[in-house]
Amino acid sequence: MKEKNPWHTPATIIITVIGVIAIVALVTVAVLQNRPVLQKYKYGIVLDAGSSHTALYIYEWPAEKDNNTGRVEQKYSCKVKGKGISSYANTPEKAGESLNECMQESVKQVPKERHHETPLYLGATAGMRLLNLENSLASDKVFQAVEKALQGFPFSFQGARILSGQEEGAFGWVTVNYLDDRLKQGLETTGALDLGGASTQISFVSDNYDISESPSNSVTFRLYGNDYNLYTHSFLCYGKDQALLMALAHQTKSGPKTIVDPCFHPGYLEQKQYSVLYDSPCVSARKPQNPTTTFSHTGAGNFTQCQDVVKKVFNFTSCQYSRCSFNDVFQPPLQGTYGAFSAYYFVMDFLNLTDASTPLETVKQKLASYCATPWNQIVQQHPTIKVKYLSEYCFSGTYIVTLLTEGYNFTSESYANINFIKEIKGSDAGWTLGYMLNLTNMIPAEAPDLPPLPHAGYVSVVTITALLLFVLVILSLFCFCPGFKKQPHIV
Ligand SMILES: Nc1ncnc2c1ncn2[C@@H]1O[C@H](COP(=O)(O)OP(=O)(O)O)[C@@H](O)[C@H]1O
Ligand SMILES: [Ca+2]
Repeated sequence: MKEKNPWHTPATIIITVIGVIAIVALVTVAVLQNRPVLQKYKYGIVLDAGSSHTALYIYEWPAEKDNNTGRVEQKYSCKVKGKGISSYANTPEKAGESLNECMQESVKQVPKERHHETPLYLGATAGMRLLNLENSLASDKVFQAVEKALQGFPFSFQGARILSGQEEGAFGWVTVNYLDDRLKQGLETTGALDLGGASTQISFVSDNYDISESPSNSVTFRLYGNDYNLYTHSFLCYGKDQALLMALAHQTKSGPKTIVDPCFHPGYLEQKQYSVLYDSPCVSARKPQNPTTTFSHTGAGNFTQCQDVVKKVFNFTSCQYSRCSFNDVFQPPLQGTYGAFSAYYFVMDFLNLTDASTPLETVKQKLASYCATPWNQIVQQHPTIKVKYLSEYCFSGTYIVTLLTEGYNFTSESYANINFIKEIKGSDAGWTLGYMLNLTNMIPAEAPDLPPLPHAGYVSVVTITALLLFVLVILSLFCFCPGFKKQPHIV
């Protein structure tokens, strides 16, 4: 007689089918119930009114997570046509008008139902700081015009203001460390180096920073349950455009008709106006007695001599602290890695010098050979690049190397810790994201309460438990129900 397989009884088949259905139902419920509801996003807009130009950034984050774990990302950026708002000192309404195009585009980029709750900020940096020093009435008028223009859009306008140098430095530091996920995870932070046209910022955490030595350089944060004591300093006038004016002013003290500038390429020749050169609080004190109205600016293309010219814009002699960078400004010992962005990146990227593995000596050699290249050759090789930028890369590269080494005291060794970056994970490095995160309280002081298990872990545990229960039921049926036991073999 053929032996009957006990597993093929109707009872076992029914139990198996019910068991499988139960498991599928259980896992489906676990997956669906615990899946985040369809993502809805919130938005924030920040205008970076820099000295050379204004840029608009739209940030986006999942609606339910804005207070803790959600990642804020850059969704869109727009470069405002024309110069920075500080250049409209004589025609303030035009400063407002200049923003219209990018603002109209933002209206399309942000879903309509979110418009009214989307915060809109404008922060101005060193260009407006200088205008405010020079002519505060003119800077107030520019702000009035800009505010009027921004109030005309359907967003929740939160005001336009000048950021302090500390804010600019500290929010740049927050941005790079937030995007790198260093803050939430409590990892060692990275320093931030920002080079603009009219000012430059250095910000880093140094374990050897005694706040009492220079309290004005200290910014303290408590973020995700960790305390940070940040050193930050902003050097007004030491952005690359103002530094160039200061370097030119040094070379034209006696009011000559022609200067031979080692920071410009051999064969470069341009007529420049003294009035433009001295039209800045950064250089006015050096105005020569009887300057001719124009001078011929010619190039000699010599990196070493250019470094000597650049060094003259720094004061390395006075320091009332235990240690200084320059101009009698305290700076604690450098520590860790650094992200260098904005003009640091634009210049070093053009010069092909962003690779972190390039030694400082090689950087200097490459700069020396670039500066020595005749101007006509440079123009031929780069037909698409704006001539103004093109003529200044030799100066800017030399200025960057000198600022980093002579100014901030980076050595051949520590230079390798600098990463020249434009963006991190799709969001631009700069102060704007940190500024918005701060103003919207999006980085909590304390670590958020995370769910005990992530979604995938939750689904796995439910699935495994369901399977184990099913096996247990089958085994107990097999052990304790006589009908399930194998029948004795009948001979
Ligand atoms: N493609 C580029 N090549 C060289 N320099 C650039 C490029 N794009 C922007 N820059 C420079 O980057 C700097 C940006 O400074 P900006 O943010 O406007 O000023 P600040 O931060 O001092 O208010 C300016 O000097 C500008 O000329
Ligand atoms: Ca800037």
